[in-house]
Amino acid sequence: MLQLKEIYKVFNEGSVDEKIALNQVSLALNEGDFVTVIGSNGAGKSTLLNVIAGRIVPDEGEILIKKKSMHGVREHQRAKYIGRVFQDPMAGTAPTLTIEENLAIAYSRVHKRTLKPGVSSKRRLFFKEQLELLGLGLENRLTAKVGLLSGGERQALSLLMATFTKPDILLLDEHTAALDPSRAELITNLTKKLVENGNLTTLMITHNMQQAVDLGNRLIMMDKGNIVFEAEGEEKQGLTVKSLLEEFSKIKTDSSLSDKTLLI
Ligand SMILES: Nc1ncnc2c1ncn2[C@@H]1O[C@H](COP(=O)(O)OP(=O)(O)OP(=O)(O)O)[C@@H](O)[C@H]1O
Repeated sequence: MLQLKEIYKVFNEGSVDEKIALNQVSLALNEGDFVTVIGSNGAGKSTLLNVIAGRIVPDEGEILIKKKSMHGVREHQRAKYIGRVFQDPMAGTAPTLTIEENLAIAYSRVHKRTLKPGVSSKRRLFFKEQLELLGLGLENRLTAKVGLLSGGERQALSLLMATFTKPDILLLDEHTAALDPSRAELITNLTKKLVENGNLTTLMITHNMQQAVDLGNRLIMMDKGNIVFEAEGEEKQGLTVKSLLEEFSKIKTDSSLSDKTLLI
């Protein structure tokens, strides 16, 4: 479904601030793979998601989605293949528009736009059914402005908007990190449900090691622009927070890094 071939990205090349964010990273995801991505600050995790989304153009390497090269395909053109949720609950939705208007925009990114204004009753019913999956009662607030929703509700809506069109790739960039623990747990559970229901091919960055262990069928650990540890299948299922920290300490050569850089 997704192939990254020797992706290389350097920032500020030739200056004192030079940073190799991705150092010949290769990764292949099959349909339905759910990969949790962990690593210390500055390891290259967000850059990895940004090159897949087309927000950052790699210096070298190739990205293929469903065997189609993404070379020259810009971020807005990739939106029909990719759903994305950011850390900031404010980032994924338009606050001055209503819940159904936000859903309609997400829907039109993938499906043909209709010339009819507003939301048809058939489409409204579909939106209501989708909102019911969240279990937050938002299906009864279709015409409420999104700016009035709580952070957790907004993030749930962002997650729904990123997934209900069944994108080929779902990118989750620390999407529970800005929420209080109970809301974070709600969004974590919803993520599991929506990804499993849609069999979505997913990459999820998290600093929460328990979440990285609990979710997904694969895990990658990044450090200094490289994938330094990978687990899948039974090995992934057998991982614990303790064993991950042990893996991390094996690759950790920089004494300034502590386990806290991986943990919330
Ligand atoms: N636009 C940019 N300009 C210059 N340097 C950048 C830019 N984006 C990222 N970097 C640098 O590239 C490296 C990788 O950054 P990236 O944001 O991918 O790390 P990360 O693993 O997501 O970190 P964190 O967990 O702190 O969010 C870092 O050293 C960062 O400072």
